[in-house]
Amino acid sequence: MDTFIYRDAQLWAEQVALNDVAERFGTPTYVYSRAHIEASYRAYDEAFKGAPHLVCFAVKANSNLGVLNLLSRLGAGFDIVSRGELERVLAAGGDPAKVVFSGVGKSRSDMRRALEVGVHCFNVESTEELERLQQVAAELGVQAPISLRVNPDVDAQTHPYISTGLKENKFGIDIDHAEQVYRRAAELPNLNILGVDCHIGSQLTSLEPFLDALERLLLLIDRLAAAGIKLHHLDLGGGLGVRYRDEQPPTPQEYIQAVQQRLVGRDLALIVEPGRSIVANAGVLLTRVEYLKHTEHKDFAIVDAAMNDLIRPALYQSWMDLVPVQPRTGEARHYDIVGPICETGDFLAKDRALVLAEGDLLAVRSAGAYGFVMSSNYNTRGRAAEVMVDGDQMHLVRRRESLEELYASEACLPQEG
Ligand SMILES: Cc1ncc(COP(=O)(O)O)c(C=O)c1O
Ligand SMILES: N[C@@H](CCCC[NH3+])C(=O)O
Repeated sequence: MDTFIYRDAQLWAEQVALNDVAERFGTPTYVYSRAHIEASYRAYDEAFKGAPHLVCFAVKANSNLGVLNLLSRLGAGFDIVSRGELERVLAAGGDPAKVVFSGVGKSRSDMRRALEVGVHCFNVESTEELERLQQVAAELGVQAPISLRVNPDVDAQTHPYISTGLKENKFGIDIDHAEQVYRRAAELPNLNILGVDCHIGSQLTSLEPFLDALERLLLLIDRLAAAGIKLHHLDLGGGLGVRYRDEQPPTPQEYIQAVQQRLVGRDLALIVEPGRSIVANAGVLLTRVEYLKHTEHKDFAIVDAAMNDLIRPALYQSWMDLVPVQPRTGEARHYDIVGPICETGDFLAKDRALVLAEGDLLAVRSAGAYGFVMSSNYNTRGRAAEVMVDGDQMHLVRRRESLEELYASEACLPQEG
């Protein structure tokens, strides 16, 4: 098995051998499939069956310029949470008029830049942000398009760190106060109310929490209509889960259909902000075994990727599938797959039955989302390379960070005397 490895075999379309990628670009390296990203995006786009919509890819899931450029050429919009993400979208050829700007901490300069380039909508997360946006828009003499991100108090039934729609979370405006905040927004001369938004969490594996949140938003939309505030779009955020192990999340088509059924008869465009479900299973992290270390208690495979490259197992105790690129025959041992970083939390997988030898190439599956983007330079390790495979071609979409780059922007103290 030396070809590209995916979770969803039906989307498999690439013919590049992972061994060749590792040979050419070294390890650790993230490898993405163009065909898979395209198919996942189209699954969303086509699910709307021509109804007014915008699929805004959540840039935080994978912000590689090659990935963003591919998506923008397919017609995607983008959900951003920082000025940096906005600049990436622009550099990748994305259309600012299809950008929604989320996030609880937008600075004045974030706002100015987004207004200058003309984003589609600001997802406003507090009354304080609303007032600040009014000021900044007035200074520029423009109208800021807005929706309010409401917090519907719905349990997304996911890991607490990635659950965002509960009252105790920092996100959005309490749905019980939303009407009042909309009334205030309607009074502000430089704000243009477009819609309503929510995002209740990530890696959701059932439809119920989405539909629950939707019902609550529809009640709010009706109350606002009665108060003379008409909304044009409904943004349900991202959050649809993927299969890492044996989860069976709904498909984008099932999800969109279920939502559309509840919107029948309403004149509302639908926006979604999927991240993980477009890129997670389009990527693997390639890593090589440096050492096999056998102790009395455990067998360790020490590999050249670490928690700085992929933090999901350490941070959320996430189970990530991990497979040898060229499986061996023989008696399996139960390995903890660990990196070179000086932390006990530095592991990619635990207790996996594998037949391994030093130098073997491993692929961590489902690593296309929240992989490279969450990487760091901890232990002064350069960041991994990123490669996009396309049919029988491989393109380096980010080169490996050199060791010189790691300290190039720092300075020693001046010498005394
Ligand atoms: C506001 C917002 N939109 C979209 C997303 C994308 O979520 P996911 O990758 O789960 O689809 C997130 C992250 O959870 C988010 O915070
Ligand atoms: N980083 C998280 C997802 C965060 C979602 C951000 N709103 C993960 O790897 O699962």
